[in-house]
Amino acid sequence: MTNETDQFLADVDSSEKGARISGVAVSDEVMLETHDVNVYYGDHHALHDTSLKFHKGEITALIGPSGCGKSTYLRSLNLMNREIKGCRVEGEIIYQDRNINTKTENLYELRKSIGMVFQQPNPFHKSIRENITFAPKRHGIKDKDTLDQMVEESLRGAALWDEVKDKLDQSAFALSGGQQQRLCIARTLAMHPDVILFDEPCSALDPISTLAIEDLMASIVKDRAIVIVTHNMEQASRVSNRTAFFYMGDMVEYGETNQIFQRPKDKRLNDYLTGMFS
Ligand SMILES: Nc1ncnc2c1ncn2[C@@H]1O[C@H](COP(=O)(O)OP(=O)(O)OP(=O)(O)O)[C@@H](O)[C@H]1O
Repeated sequence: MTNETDQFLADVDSSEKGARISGVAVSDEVMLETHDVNVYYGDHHALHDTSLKFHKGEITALIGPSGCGKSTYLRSLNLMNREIKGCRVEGEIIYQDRNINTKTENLYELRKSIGMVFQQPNPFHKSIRENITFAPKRHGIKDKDTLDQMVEESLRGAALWDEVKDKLDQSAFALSGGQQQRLCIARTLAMHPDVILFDEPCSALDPISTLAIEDLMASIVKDRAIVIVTHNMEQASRVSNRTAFFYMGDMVEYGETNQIFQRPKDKRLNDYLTGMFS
């Protein structure tokens, strides 16, 4: 790492990171929950009887070794697995007091409320501005002032406004990887989601961009629930309030992040945290 990076990390350590309330639960209000969710890819039973609750104002980390079902579970939360041929999701996913795991659920509307940010930044091949306005326009918003306001609010919310305000009509692909990821978060924020699902959002990013995304998550979680899949144990313990550990398709242990990392109950979790397998 460069001296500049070290300095940045030190600055973040002494300022923004201190503002994060991680490691412990902060809320009883449930935004989304699942009851006995099972996921099958054809005959392969990839996820077993998973029940979890996601709380307003909290970040929940999903951890576990490769192939244990973290992303499969995450994708079930906004019915994204429907896009995968041969994939079947059973069980209840409760959002706003109703089970959304039904054939009649309006996926387009649902994903406004339960947004998703992927591993690789995936901006549209459009300008920075159009990345934000694309979905609102499809929802019928045409007024230029309203759209301009949405662009500014979303980019400010994603801590990107100051960096891009003078080049809103340039291609999103002119941005760095970290900026593209923040643009994708801004695009999601424009829909005012109640829940945001993050699937390894920093794995393609450098340490500075990673910390920027972590700080961003902390700043936008207040009015919503965030769920993050991460392989990075330090990241999980830095950012999350609660953690769920998955192993071979089972959700094995769930609790406040401090308990999970400092006093794991299940031997498999303890072995995982001590690096006996990865
Ligand atoms: N599209 C798919 N088609 C068939 N099987 C799949 C598909 N996606 C995942 N699986 C299988 O489901 C199981 C769980 O995979 P999943 O990607 O959810 O695990 P993960 O914990 O997120 O892994 P990783 O950390 O490597 O991303 C694995 O056995 C995997 O091979």
